[in-house]
Amino acid sequence: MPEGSAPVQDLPFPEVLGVGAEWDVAVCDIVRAGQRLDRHGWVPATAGNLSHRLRDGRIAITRSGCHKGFLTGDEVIAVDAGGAVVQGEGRPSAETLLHTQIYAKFPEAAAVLHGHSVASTVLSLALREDALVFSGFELLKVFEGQHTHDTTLRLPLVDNDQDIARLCTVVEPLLPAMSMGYVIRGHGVYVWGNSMDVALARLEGLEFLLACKLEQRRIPA
Ligand SMILES: CSC[C@@H](O)[C@@H](O)C(=O)COP(=O)(O)O
Ligand SMILES: [Zn+2]
Repeated sequence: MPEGSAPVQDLPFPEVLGVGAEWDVAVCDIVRAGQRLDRHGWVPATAGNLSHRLRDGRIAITRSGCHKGFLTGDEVIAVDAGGAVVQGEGRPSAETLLHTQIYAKFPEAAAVLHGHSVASTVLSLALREDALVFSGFELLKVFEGQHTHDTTLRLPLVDNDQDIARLCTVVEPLLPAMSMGYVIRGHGVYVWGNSMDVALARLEGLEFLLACKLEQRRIPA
């Protein structure tokens, strides 16, 4: 090993990073996550938005209206905890307030992901209930504090609204009890985690479970 370098696994990542480097890592995480969501088909056209909270409280979030599978660094903008732009060009996601709301409620949340999958869209439009209930799935263990399939988790369904501030008031009282994220009816899912990798794992777990529900409606037990 060259003099002065340390094995990557010994670095106390990300605490060693300066503010600038932390921003670069956040942007990189968002770009890679956008590509991954796109590969799954969860961010068609310009749908979806992604964010990452930095240690100084700034939130790196995708610019409104761009394709999340082809993000470039300048399509990530910094906003403060109230959603006001503090760095970058253009308008942040139209749904920025749904991200800042999650960060305000969950101090440990470091990444928020929003996608528009076929399963979340179709199922939420087909159901009148205010939640989807999941029991007996092994993949429930992807959610925090779950160690067995032998459990029941609830995924709230909220009605869609183009007025995001008003939508926030509907979501707000539901947040403390949320264990999986939530679905906006006919629109898509919101999930979060204490790192981008955890948020991605939750999104993949949730989408798998939604796809199972959809399949179960075609092939009842
Ligand atoms: C392609 S329409 C989707 C939008 O209305 C919205 O729901 C969405 O997810 C993306 O909005 P954006 O402002 O780009 O973050
Ligand atoms: Zn959306």
